[in-house]
Amino acid sequence: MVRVRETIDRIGVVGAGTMGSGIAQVAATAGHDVVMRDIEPDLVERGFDAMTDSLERLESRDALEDDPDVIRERVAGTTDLEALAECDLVVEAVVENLDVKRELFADLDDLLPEDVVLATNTSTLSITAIAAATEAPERVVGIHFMNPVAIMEGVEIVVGEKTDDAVTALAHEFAETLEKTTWESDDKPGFVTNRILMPWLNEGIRAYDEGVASKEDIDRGMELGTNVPMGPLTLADHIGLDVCLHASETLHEELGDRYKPAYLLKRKVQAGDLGKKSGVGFYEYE
Ligand SMILES: NC(=O)c1ccc[n+]([C@@H]2O[C@H](COP(=O)([O-])OP(=O)(O)OC[C@H]3O[C@@H](n4cnc5c(N)ncnc54)[C@H](O)[C@@H]3O)[C@@H](O)[C@H]2O)c1
Repeated sequence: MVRVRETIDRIGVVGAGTMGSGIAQVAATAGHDVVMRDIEPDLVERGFDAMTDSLERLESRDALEDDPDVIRERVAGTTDLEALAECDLVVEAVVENLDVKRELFADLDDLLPEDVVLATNTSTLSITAIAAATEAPERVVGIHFMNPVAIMEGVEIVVGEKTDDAVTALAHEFAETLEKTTWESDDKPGFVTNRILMPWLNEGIRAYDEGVASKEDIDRGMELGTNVPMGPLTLADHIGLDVCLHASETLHEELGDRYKPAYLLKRKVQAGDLGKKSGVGFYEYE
């Protein structure tokens, strides 16, 4: 068993995008000091803006114990990787690209003492392949937060080929300190969630493209008929059609034809209709 730190105070978050800013926010809300790093100052600022918006929304619903300003002040923004050197645990949430993540993990491995756990928030990439870029793959684990991080209760802990049991246990404990509930997956493509979600989304898109029902009826049918909170076309729009396509392509490559992305998903992404974030996906947004 590797030795991991008993006390986890300071959290490093690499990437200040949708997920990184959310992870920094929930860690700070739980009382941790956080260092959030992106590659450009304006990207760090964008992360703080997203955090401020989310904290204000939570505050207006009386969902915060501390003042939003107090929570925000627990987070230090930086573009300097070395600023993470004093962290007790680091969560990576940079772009979903294996080469970028491997290069970053090699740098984190050099920078951080060996009792610091290095976690990745990847949705579909192999934890084992990311860990192999380090000298100590036993300290690398998947902590897969869901979007939006502040709202979603679940966190998937993903165990790589060489992840040590003490590291897996610490990942569960850390997520629980953020008031999340965890489950565990082996490091197989898509883990539990995306392996099952992506074919479901693609089948919803195909059903629409093949004229089985209107998009509204497909969504309503799945909501009322199977008790899910959002039908596949609405959920795909929320996730981002480009994100869905990228995840489906990775799974298709690893698991074969049953994961083939729907034709209409590709065409929508080619047309620049990426869902809620671009204003148009299967539906239109204000
Ligand atoms: N968006 C989702 O719904 C979702 C859900 C679960 C997991 N994920 C995973 O989380 C990760 C991040 O996704 P996102 O949606 O937040 O992406 P995003 O594009 O919003 O943010 C990624 C950020 O990483 C930054 N970045 C790139 N290289 C960097 C580096 N070397 N150091 C520091 N920052 C760097 C980019 O500048 C960008 O700000 C991906 O692995 C993704 O698969 C995403």
